[in-house]
Amino acid sequence: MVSFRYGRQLAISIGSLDIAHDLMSKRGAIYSSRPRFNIASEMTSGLNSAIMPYGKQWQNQHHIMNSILDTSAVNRYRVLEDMESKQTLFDLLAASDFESNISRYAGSIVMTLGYGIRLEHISNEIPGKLLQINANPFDAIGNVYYQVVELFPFLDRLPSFLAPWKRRCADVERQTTEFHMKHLQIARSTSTWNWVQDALQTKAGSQVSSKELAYIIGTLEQAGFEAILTVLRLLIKVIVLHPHCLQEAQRQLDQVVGPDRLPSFEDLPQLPYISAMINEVMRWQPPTPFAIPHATTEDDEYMGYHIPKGTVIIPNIWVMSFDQEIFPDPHEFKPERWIQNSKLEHSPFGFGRRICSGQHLGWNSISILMARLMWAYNITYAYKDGKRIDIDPWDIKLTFTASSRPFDASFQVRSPEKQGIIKREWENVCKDPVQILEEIRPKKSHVRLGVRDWRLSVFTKGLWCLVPFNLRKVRDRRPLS
Ligand code: HEM
Repeated sequence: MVSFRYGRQLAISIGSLDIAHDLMSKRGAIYSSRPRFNIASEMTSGLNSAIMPYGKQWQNQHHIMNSILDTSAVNRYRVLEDMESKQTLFDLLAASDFESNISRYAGSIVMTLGYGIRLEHISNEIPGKLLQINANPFDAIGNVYYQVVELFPFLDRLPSFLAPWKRRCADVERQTTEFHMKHLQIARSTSTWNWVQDALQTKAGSQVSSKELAYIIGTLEQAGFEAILTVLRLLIKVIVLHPHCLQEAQRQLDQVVGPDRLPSFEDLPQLPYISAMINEVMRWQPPTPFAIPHATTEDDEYMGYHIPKGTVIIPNIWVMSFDQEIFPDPHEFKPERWIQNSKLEHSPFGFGRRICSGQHLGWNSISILMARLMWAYNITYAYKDGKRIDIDPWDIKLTFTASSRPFDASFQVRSPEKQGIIKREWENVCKDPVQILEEIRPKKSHVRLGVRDWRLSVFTKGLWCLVPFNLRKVRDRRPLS
């Protein structure tokens, strides 16, 4: 733990996984707020749940997000990931540019689920727009110029003509709101299932304003798209840099799946090397090296130290990931470490009540595409005019997140038979988003009846009377989230 001050603000950087869990998970009631992010918050109308302080509004938003991103919901999304990964394999047969294909994949998954808007072509402008609206608050959090306003909040009270950042914030806020509202209207106007429609069926979702709902789903689009894309890009980079990892993954894929069919979700538990690669890549170059800082809402005492209310807590995932004791040769990319020691732990998705809402969707979308890509393709350095195009492993853009800058790679299908399977699978899969979303729509027995059905409410209250009094007290003390 290292404490420091910037201006009058006390911050503690935590470089130990155990301490991070002790504070942010076990003492989640105190450590789950966010620091003040004036600029980023103004850019998002104060409605982006990822940077919102802990409180009723966050709990309400979190409730809506959880119901569409819990494991049972995410398992229903496999049908979409199946189709989108088949398109990506197919499109790569003809493409030299993998970046726009993985962007389309990540964007299409979140846009189809969120609004029923499928991105059929790599030329679709939505991935670019998502990157652009993400960059504004991310850059603001990481930008020194804006940090001055964060350090001296009185500056934010200056009139606009003396405070040029206010115009910028207003501009970004208008563009972001327009972007999210446009898609919200599209999602609302259809009878097909999507996240917006799902949220509107819940009590929490039906009570928020249109603008707030647009930001709840919009935040998922922004965060989900960029995180999935960043990890996929990073995996492709390490495959090129470490060809023996691809060979090992292919050895396992050939053994478990064989040459005659694509890997499926059911195969994934038998493919531990692929999980190990994903874990290792998120350890070696964490996509969010400092997670999103937390903040305390009460005074606390830990290991003899006084931690006052309002302290900024920075989970230093980067330091945790390079702990020599836990990860020997930490700078080496070694997926094997996760296989040799099945108890190895890290926390790329953050901590406690603020842990990433989209972790299951992210993991599934990444795993199935990577399993299929490595089954189908050899991925190597690209060449130009007979010369190898080198990749700098540490060429990353570090703002609030850390993402690899674009690089080249070459994809070669592993055999004519595999090429045939890729074409056949793509021809035969259902591509109609309406049909896919209808398949995803929760079946009657899954629908959360508790919402407005008074008969169910009377029934559950009746059952509640049967629970012994001392157990009821335990439930009443449980945190709200
Ligand atoms: C795939 C890799 C992903 C990684 C590595 C990742 C990482 C993280 C991290 C480190 C945090 C901060 C947690 C904390 O404050 O302790 C976070 C928050 C968040 N993530 Fe992710 N994420 C990923 C995917 C996704 C996806 C797919 C979605 C949405 C579909 C998503 C939505 C969010 C949201 C809404 C938050 C804010 C949670 C809150 O403040 O309550 N993430 N993520």
